Amino acid sequence: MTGPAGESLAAAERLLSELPPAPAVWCSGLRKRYRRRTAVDGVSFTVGRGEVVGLLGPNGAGKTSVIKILLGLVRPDAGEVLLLGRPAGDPQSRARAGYLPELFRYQPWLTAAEVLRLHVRLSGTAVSAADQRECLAGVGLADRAGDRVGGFSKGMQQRLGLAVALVARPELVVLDEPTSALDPLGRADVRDLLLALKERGVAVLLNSHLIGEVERVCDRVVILDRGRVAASGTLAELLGRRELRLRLEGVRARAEARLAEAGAWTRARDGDPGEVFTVALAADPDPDPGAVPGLVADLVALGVRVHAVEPTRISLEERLLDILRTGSGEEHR
Ligand SMILES: Nc1ncnc2c1ncn2[C@@H]1O[C@H](COP(=O)(O)OP(=O)(O)OP(=O)(O)O)[C@@H](O)[C@H]1O
Repeated sequence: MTGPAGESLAAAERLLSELPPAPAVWCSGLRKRYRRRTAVDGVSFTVGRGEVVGLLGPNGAGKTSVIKILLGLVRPDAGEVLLLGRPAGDPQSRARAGYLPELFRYQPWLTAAEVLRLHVRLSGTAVSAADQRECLAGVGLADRAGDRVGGFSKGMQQRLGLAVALVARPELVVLDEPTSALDPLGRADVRDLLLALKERGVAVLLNSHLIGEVERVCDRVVILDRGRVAASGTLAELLGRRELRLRLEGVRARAEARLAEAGAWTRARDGDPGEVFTVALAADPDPDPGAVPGLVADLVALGVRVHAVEPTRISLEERLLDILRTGSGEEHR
């Protein structure tokens, strides 16, 4: 198109290309009932580009249902989904999203390499044979590429599932319980894989019951309970208060004042040697890395003998149980 109409179209396209990309996942007001059972009840959240978000919650909370709605595999009764800026189920967004289902089963008569080739064909993306081999190697199946899947252990099939999810170099990866069949070494491999994806700017939505895993790799967490978002936020927001435990000897008034500057403190006399001081540091998503060394240096300058310094924080598991038992996650919804 030429002339003024062509120019304004080009200008509009330029403007669009300068806009930040749509979030990897955006969903709002999702609802789903199975007969009389409500599985998903007004769920909204986003996964930003390059962000790793953990979906947590007890059995039956609705995590898999939400994931299936996002991927266009289940039709919601209400609500909207945009996957990489397009409606759920749109072939263009699905081709750019990798998915490892909770229940995976691959054609037992095919070899691992054939399963991968099949999924590459289905995704409509061009992935070279060398890249496919590399992908299998990345999940620890390099020497099983030519073996039939029927002879694979559950863990090996799950590794293959990961390769299927990752082979077409997706911009978003949705992993539903990716380590349920893996041994501790396999879990560590997946953790490394997730960190590598994060480094490449790939967005990840991870459903896992392994809270330690989620705590290590996720930027943000969405906690579902009975179909609703019970809490969501960054780990710093959800875990809140950090504590510093110090074993100190010779604390006098000026040192006490310095401790109070750092946060509200308590003292427990146990004489082994000195006393244990617990300082509640303020919740800060971007804490000053010099705060603790600064406090220790000042205490030493005030004549205090510092025997031990131990930063502690409530674990995600403790917080999750707290939210699920008391519903006290409201402030971060
Ligand atoms: N196809 C279905 N037909 C009927 N009910 C279903 C179906 N899929 C899910 N449900 C119900 O919806 C609710 C949520 O299930 P969902 O699988 O989404 O939970 P989940 O959080 O993924 O659980 P888990 O941690 O045990 O995998 C459950 O009560 C479940 O029984």
